[in-house]
Amino acid sequence: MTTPASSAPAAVVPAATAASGVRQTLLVLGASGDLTGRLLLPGLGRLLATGSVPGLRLIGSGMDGWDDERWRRRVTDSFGAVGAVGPLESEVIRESRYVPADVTREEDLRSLLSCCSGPLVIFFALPPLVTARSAAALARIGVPPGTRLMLEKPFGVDRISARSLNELLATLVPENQVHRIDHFLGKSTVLNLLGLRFANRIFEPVLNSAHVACVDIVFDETLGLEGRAGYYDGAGALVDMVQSHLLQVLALLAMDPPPTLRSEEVRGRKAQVLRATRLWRDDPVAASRRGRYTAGEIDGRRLPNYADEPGVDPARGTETLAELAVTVDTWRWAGVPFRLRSGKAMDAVRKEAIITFKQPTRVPDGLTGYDRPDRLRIGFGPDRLGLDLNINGPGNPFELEQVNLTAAFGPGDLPAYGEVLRGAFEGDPTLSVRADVAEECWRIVEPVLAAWKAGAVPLQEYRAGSTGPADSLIGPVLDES
Ligand SMILES: NC(=O)C1=CN([C@@H]2O[C@H](COP(=O)(O)OP(=O)(O)OC[C@H]3O[C@@H](n4cnc5c(N)ncnc54)[C@H](OP(=O)(O)O)[C@@H]3O)[C@@H](O)[C@H]2O)C=CC1
Ligand SMILES: O=C1O[C@H](COP(=O)(O)O)[C@@H](O)[C@H](O)[C@H]1O
Repeated sequence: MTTPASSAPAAVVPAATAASGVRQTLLVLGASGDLTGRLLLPGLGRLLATGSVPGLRLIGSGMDGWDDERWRRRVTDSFGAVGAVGPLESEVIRESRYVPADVTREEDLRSLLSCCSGPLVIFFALPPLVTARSAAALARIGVPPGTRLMLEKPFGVDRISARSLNELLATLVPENQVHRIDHFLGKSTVLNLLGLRFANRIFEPVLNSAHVACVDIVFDETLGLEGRAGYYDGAGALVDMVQSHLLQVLALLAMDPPPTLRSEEVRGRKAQVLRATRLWRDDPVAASRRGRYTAGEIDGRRLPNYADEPGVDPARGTETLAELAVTVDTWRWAGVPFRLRSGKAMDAVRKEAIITFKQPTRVPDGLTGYDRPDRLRIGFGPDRLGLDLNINGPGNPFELEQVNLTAAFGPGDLPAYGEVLRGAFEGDPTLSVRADVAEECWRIVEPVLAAWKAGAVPLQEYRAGSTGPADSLIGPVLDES
């Protein structure tokens, strides 16, 4: 074990890889939760199926009184759902264990760590306050040398707690062993942004304030709360999605070209963008909207009022839809609004970044029908690229018509959680969030959280299965499409 918090961090031990053949342990804290079952285990299953993690011991832990059998069933179902049914995966399942524990208690953590062997990866699939308390308890007892920590978003619950957590983690392991997870960074479409932007001559010269009218990043889901009140009701849409995932997408869309894709270059460029990001007109009231769904129906599924969902405390006023307008105050982007939105229980899945270009300087007299701007669309599900252009339509050659050119992005080998797990198993931080960036993202949203807490922005209601509140920052623009 490393010595506890006050002493120097552990020496870096190389990550176990296929090449080293060392058998490592993945310890999942929060093993009975939604994230583990729905995203983490399927991602792990697919990663194992590639054969690049030859020996893995999997230990799940949570407060529920589960036993090994129940946990193995969960792992089997999750692996099976993604076709991860080979001998390697079966062996991992057969040998996996479930250890009930309150992961904020030192004694429980000690006995958990005693079940682990080889290089250790600890995945905190926990609500943020529980993660912080668990990390503090670990800092008191120490972890084996070389341990890598994977921490879910939201990282902390505000800027101060994010900084404290960073400081605490620095006493536990070196920074290159801390993987702050944002699974949007593992989505291949998001990564494809880099290829689209920097491996083509035609886009990059026009991605700036001279040519771009606005950038919208939208992640609307048809999912509702899905039984996650324990975490979600304390977070809400702004913290759950915008403060983390959507700001990461913004950083990739707005960053300057890195000379290489080495982690320090990419992470450095992203950090520059986020340091320059401020609320639109520095006005948290005008720059934000919030809403909460009421009862409704989506694809034949009836959703209750969010406020009536089990575990929800209506007095908290948790939003299920958040919108934010920011500006990236750099030479390239100053004055261009970036509008971010994420909503639950919406009428349709809408997951895309849309770059809307300014009008041409002058459309010649005699060409008619120009009424919509050009747009570049990057879809995050379905994963596709779209370009809306004005061309001469059929019939009258002087009449313009908008056409949509589309191309599918090639699917990645792995789902997002497979990608981020691979990063941690191989000790590559490219897809994880740097310590300062985790704090910077809180700096951007904190004035909005304060304005909402003070009641300065009304909590609007929208029916589940609708397009969201009428008073949207970005709705009308999207509706034109
Ligand atoms: N679900 C998702 O789609 C995604 C979630 N995330 C992130 O993952 C994290 C967890 O979210 P999610 O899985 O949805 O939340 P859940 O509420 O479904 O799961 C949280 C888990 O933590 C466990 N837990 C809470 N306190 C303790 C404790 N003291 N000791 C041991 N276990 C404890 C809970 O056990 P019990 O139920 O027994 O209390 C539960 O298994 C959040 O930070 C979220 O942002 C990130 C991406 C996607
Ligand atoms: O982090 C989260 O992401 C999911 C959406 O991600 P996806 O990969 O499942 O599309 C969101 O539903 C959840 O609320 C949030 O915690």
